[in-house]
Amino acid sequence: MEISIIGSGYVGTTIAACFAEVGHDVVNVDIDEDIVTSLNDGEAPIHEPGLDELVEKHAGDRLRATTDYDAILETDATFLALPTPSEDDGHIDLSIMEAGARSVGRTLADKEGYHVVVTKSTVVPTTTEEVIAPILEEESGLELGSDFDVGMNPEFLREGSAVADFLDPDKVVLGSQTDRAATVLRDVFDPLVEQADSPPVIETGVREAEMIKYANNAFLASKISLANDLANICKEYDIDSEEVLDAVGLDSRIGSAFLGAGVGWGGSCFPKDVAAIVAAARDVGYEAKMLEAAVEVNDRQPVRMLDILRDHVDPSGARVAVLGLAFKPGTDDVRNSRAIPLIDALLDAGADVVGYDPVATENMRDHFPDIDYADSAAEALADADAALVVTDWDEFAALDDEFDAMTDAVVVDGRRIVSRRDGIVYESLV
Ligand SMILES: NC(=O)C1=CN([C@@H]2O[C@H](COP(=O)(O)OP(=O)(O)OC[C@H]3O[C@@H](n4cnc5c(N)ncnc54)[C@H](O)[C@@H]3O)[C@@H](O)[C@H]2O)C=CC1
Ligand SMILES: O=C(O)[C@H]1O[C@H](OP(=O)(O)OP(=O)(O)OC[C@H]2O[C@@H](n3ccc(=O)[nH]c3=O)[C@H](O)[C@@H]2O)[C@H](O)[C@@H](O)[C@@H]1O
Repeated sequence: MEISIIGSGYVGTTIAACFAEVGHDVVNVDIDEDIVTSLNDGEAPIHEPGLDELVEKHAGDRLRATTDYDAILETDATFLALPTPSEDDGHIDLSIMEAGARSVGRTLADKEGYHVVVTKSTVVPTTTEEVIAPILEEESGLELGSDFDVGMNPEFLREGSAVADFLDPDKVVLGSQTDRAATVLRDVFDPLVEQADSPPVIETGVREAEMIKYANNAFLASKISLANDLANICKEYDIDSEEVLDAVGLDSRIGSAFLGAGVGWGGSCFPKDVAAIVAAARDVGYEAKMLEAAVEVNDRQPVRMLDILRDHVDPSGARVAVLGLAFKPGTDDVRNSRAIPLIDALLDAGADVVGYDPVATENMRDHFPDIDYADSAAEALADADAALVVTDWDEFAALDDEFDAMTDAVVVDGRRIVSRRDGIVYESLV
């Protein structure tokens, strides 16, 4: 099939390369010339394991990129993989999606034959039918339901394992309003489903597909917050939370994934998506209490971490090493990293902060240009009065003698990865 994808970021590039891998002809449309050039040169514009190889293999053949929206005219279906950030009050900001839909609509005015426009981005329920579809109709002059249809195909990949997640999904969700659109979506995904050992395919409505994505992310974020709430109780009783959560996770109704207690969830999606569905629910008259509590628990974890630090060290004037700046290991992404509220609070308290991360230092420099950055964990720890472990990078689990170079070896571990031993004042957050 001929597929066009609007937006070549984490999702757009990954799905383009993977669709090419399963046999489709794919064109990526992006407004960023550098991204387009990079893709056409066979280089992935983002770092994801396995992506470089796929882009190199298919670029110039089944995969190409352009800034010209006219490319979608030669395709059967267009996927919108554009950002859906948060407004200050948590509501979804649809301005980029609306601009993309306008450009697609204007282009489709010249389309001969049927076309399906599929929302890949995470959008609150009814967005595709009530925002995207009317823009497409207005700009193209075409009729929804006869000349073209809309669909919704939520994405569940994770940063750091995007290619593997997309090619071997737990499920595929195809939302459509008409049989004709459902058939096109099925044709797009059939080759992938076949090679992925037939994961469940959920054929559903458009707004149901939109809601499944939020329910998925809200559930995972809440599961972590619940683990954190329980782990905080364990801490007060001096009970080992890891033992408790490991045992709880063995119940097949619960499962051990995303029960990792610690300093909480960050990243480009959980925080914005939970905020967006809470705000959307409020707009339709529902107060999503559980999800609000999940956010509250998450916001409190960094505060608890500093309270524990204060039990041992007065942060004012103290040199504090922050180990881990990325929102999770395996990425240089610092968006909504838990290190951000921690560093903010440390600076407010008058601490002298030194940050270290194996790969995310340069990105964090944009947020905090004035703190010190070390080239290694050992350098960050040297002469520090305390260390906060924020990201669960494997290399932090291997630290040992490096703690001896600290002025006071006070270690507050937000991810439970450092080994306790004599000579370290070790405190786990949970
Ligand atoms: N990053 C992730 O791991 C996941 C993201 N999602 C969702 O997918 C959507 C896209 O997210 P990302 O890929 O992370 O975004 P991103 O920010 O990495 O990439 C977006 C791309 O769109 C391009 N763009 C912006 N305006 C454009 C326009 N008018 N026309 C053409 N291109 C334009 C940008 O230049 C950029 O390359 C969001 O709704 C996100 O919530 C869903 C699952 C996983
Ligand atoms: O919608 C999205 O964009 C994506 O959001 C998450 O993926 P991602 O943000 O890449 O990262 P995760 O691996 O889910 O981690 C998110 C945060 O939760 C934290 N986490 C994760 C697991 C855990 O047990 N404990 C925990 O604190 C991580 O440290 C990290 O800060 C979801 O896992 C994906 O399914 C989804 O597609």
